[in-house]
Amino acid sequence: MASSPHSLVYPLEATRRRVPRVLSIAGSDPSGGAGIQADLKSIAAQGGYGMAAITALTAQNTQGVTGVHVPPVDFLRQQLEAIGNDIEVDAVKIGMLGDAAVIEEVRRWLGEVRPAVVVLDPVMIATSGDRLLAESAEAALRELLPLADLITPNLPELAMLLGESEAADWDTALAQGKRLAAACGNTVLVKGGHLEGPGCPDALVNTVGLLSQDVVVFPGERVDTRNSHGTGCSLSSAMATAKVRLGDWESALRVVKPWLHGALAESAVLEVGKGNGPIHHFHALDNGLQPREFVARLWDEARPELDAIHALDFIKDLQSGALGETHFAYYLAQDAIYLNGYSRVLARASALAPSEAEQLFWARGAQTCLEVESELHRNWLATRESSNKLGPVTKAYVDHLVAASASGSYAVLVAAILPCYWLYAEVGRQLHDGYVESGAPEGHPYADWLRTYADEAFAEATRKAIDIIDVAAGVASPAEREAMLEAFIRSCRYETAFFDAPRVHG
Ligand SMILES: Nc1ncnc2c1ncn2[C@@H]1O[C@H](COP(=O)(O)OP(=O)(O)OP(=O)(O)O)[C@@H](O)[C@H]1O
Ligand SMILES: Cc1ncc(CO)c(N)n1
Repeated sequence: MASSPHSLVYPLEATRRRVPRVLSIAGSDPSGGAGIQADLKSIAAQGGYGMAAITALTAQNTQGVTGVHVPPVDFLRQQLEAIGNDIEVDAVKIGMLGDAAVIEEVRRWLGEVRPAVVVLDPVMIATSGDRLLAESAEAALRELLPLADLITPNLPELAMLLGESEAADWDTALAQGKRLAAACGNTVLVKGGHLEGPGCPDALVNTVGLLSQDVVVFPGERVDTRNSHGTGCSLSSAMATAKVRLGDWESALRVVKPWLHGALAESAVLEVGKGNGPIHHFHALDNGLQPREFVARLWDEARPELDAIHALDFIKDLQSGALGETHFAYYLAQDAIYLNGYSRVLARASALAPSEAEQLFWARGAQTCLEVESELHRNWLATRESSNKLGPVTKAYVDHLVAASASGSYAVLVAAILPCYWLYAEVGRQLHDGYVESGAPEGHPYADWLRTYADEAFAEATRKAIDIIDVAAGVASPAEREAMLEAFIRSCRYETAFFDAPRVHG
């Protein structure tokens, strides 16, 4: 049998769009939680391109609606024509309509320009109890229902559209959903937001076979929050967007429901208003890290290493002056070798840096390392007996840093780099403080060396490096952050081993 391209099991022509162009025809909520403001955020959060034709202006906040202004309906027509004359609309979400004239205009528009996906949220009364649709327009709204593909009433709206009383339990709600779907010939999203109890289910209901079953239930946990302002608006516009991307309502709700759950669960961070606050549409962009939180975690890891360093004979003897000259010379020689490798690693960080300021910071660090290396040779090693052979700890430490610089992750590299600044600065500060507290004795054999630790420029560079790592962690993925932590801890251990190396290998 000859096969025509139309009989392909998998249609090759693109029926889905990567970035759906989604129009919201709805009212404005200046407080940003509901209406077109919520729609635009939801559409964007679902990967769409949002547009908005405004039916009505409300004056409202998280506590209630204080005013509604419906502009002349001609101007709604002008907005819709401006969009229609220029832009292809993949999906439309219809929200607050205000009055019968607006409904009539939208009905006319739907007859002319029928986007492939039409979601109707039959907004009548706001969460606060304020009317958003004139009572006289309820019949007109009922007549608009069959023009939608998906209707998303809450329980009071569902009851009102059917002329029944509000469902008090889920089974009654589903039965009502079936009656509405049968009457309108489309799919109804029955929402459990207004139910009592720990669960918050939703269901897709369609009795004419457009779903895998008449009723597809999506169970869900109820989030314990009063920040539910605009959940209905957000759900309907997210569904319109996800339908275009994913192809069917079930797939769309499978993605949208967990997203909405997260937006409710994370709503407290927004701190918007005194009443029923908005949901956090972009919660997935927020990694939950407060400024300084990541570096505080790093410091928790570094603290035991700092204690271990201060317990080393090398450090105690350097402080007291009892340190053997051979061990000091071994340390200086290894430090010079280390600084050369470290400089190259800093240069790599400079090359990977996301901004010119950070590029310059690491480049300056790389230069300073070479200057200090040269200074060590000129002033400290020239007069001492020491080997310039690469020691095992120095090699392992530099190898670790080079591996981090080859990881491809700037964040991981700078986390590996940090302990050499941070631990060294802390050890140096304590050694210098100890020296000053003991009266800065001129006769101390390491007085000149201990004085080098009082370098404010190095302390300042350390603070800057810590800031850079904190910001890098803020934009890193969870897996990358774990790798940062691991690279940091490893470098801390090498810092300790480095101070102990003169005793073990010197
Ligand atoms: N506390 C909650 N926890 C989890 N999901 C919720 C909660 N409240 C509402 N939802 C979900 O939010 C969506 C909207 O449900 P709801 O029945 O509250 O609609 P609505 O009354 O139209 O919303 P709005 O508050 O914007 O008027 C549904 O998917 C519902 O399951
Ligand atoms: C503009 C507008 N549309 C819809 C709702 C329903 O939440 C609201 N509160 N405000």
